[in-house]
Amino acid sequence: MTGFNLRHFAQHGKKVVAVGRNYRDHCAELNNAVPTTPMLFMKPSSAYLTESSGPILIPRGCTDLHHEVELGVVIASECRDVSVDTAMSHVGGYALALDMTARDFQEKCKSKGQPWEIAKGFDTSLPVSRFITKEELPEPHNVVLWCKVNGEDRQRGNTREMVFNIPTLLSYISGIFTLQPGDLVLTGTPAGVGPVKAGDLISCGIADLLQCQFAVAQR
Ligand SMILES: O=C([O-])CC(=O)C(=O)O
Ligand SMILES: [Mg+2]
Repeated sequence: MTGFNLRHFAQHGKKVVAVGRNYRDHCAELNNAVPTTPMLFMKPSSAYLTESSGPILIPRGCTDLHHEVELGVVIASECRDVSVDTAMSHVGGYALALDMTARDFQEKCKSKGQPWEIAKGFDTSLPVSRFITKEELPEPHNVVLWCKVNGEDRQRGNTREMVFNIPTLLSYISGIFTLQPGDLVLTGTPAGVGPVKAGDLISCGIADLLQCQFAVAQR
């Protein structure tokens, strides 16, 4: 789609629908069952962080902030009740994203049966790369996502391992939430999630197509 770029998604007012537990090896590492329908949650648009806009900030009181590297799908045109067959025509491009997660907050929420937003939606919890065009990523279901902390390998997974692929996710999500141009869908993280602390440097990438770096600091 010509003229479609980062401006259309990393801006206020666009929603972010995230998919949890979409890689079997990540479900296993956190002792979670593999879902039989996509598991959805939302992140607010205030959570966005771009590479030039400062560090990831550890929320006050959090002692276990985790990185989760994910492929983000940027929506180009309104989708509501789209079929699996037509879903990809609504994709404008992609972005690499980190679904930063306060794991200690999340565990507390889970044990109390409460929603997760404080663990997943805090300010700076959504670092994103530049916008990636569809032409740059012709095979979104066969690319390696990786994440390192201070140069040490943490995550490496191939998007072909997704439990629910992108068209299946978009069809399911658009039956619940109308997806609008600029919305972002996070497709879940592969195994290897782990803690970061103030002073760490997270680097993440898509194979050798793209890489980005985010510093971590205390809020
Ligand atoms: O917090 C979790 O484990 C769920 C999630 O976001 C993911 O699987 O990407
Ligand atoms: Mg995630």
